[in-house]
Amino acid sequence: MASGEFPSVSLNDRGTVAHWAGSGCCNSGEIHVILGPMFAGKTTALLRRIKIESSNGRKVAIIKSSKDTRYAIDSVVTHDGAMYPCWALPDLSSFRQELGDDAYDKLDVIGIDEAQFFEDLYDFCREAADHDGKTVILAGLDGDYLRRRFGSVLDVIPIANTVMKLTARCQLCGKKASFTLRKTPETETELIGGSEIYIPVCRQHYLNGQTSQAASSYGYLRS
Ligand SMILES: Nc1ncnc2c1ncn2[C@@H]1O[C@H](COP(=O)(O)OP(=O)(O)O)[C@@H](O)[C@H]1O
Ligand SMILES: Cc1cn([C@H]2C[C@H](O)[C@@H](COP(=O)(O)O)O2)c(=O)[nH]c1=O
Repeated sequence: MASGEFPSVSLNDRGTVAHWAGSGCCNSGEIHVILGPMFAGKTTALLRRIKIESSNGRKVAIIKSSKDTRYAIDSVVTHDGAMYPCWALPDLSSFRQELGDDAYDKLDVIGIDEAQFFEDLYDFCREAADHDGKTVILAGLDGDYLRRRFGSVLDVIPIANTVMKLTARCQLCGKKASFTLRKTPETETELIGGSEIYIPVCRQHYLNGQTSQAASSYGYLRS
């Protein structure tokens, strides 16, 4: 199986193998989760999968959080400039209404980028896959800059068909990077930005970075 493809079989609720090839067999939906730190290629992977689904004749739509205004308002944009038109919404529950019932019913595949910003992620994914038979592919940060769970991305894992955690390159040594380090002193969880605020790092450089940040803020408080 080529990377970026999903397995073509899954177990049905009797434990036997049910084949699917994107044909909507048994109206069974699916959920696929793409995780990782910033700059790991999550949006790139999401776009690749959406384009494959679209070229297979399936009707697709992508949603991103309207909080993410970094590169474009109505497009999903990767850090290296690839773009795809999308619905920029404050929450997922407004998607069906914005799109209209008819268009929603005809949709086969829903992509969600910046999934960590949607509070209603779990309910939306479960309803779309279990009830409406949609294939949902979501990309998001599993952890924030302090490596705490981010939003409800991790809550979706028990209802997902597949989960993939990508890595970036550590900006400080070139090894695989699984974490995101914030370079600036802000402490709010949600802080929209790119390489001016964040770098991808390996475990060692994450720990070094946290230590040096703590030391500098201690120095700042004392001065
Ligand atoms: N430190 C970095 N700063 C800016 N761009 C980067 C950095 N590291 C990797 N990239 C670029 O970002 C691309 C991945 O972008 P994207 O798919 O938007 O990642 P993600 O959605 O995981 O943040 C990589 O293919 C690479 O070209
Ligand atoms: C680590 C971290 C990130 N964010 C923000 C910064 C960006 O706007 C997005 C992540 O975008 P990407 O497509 O994964 O590069 O999330 C945040 O708000 N808080 C954090 O701790």
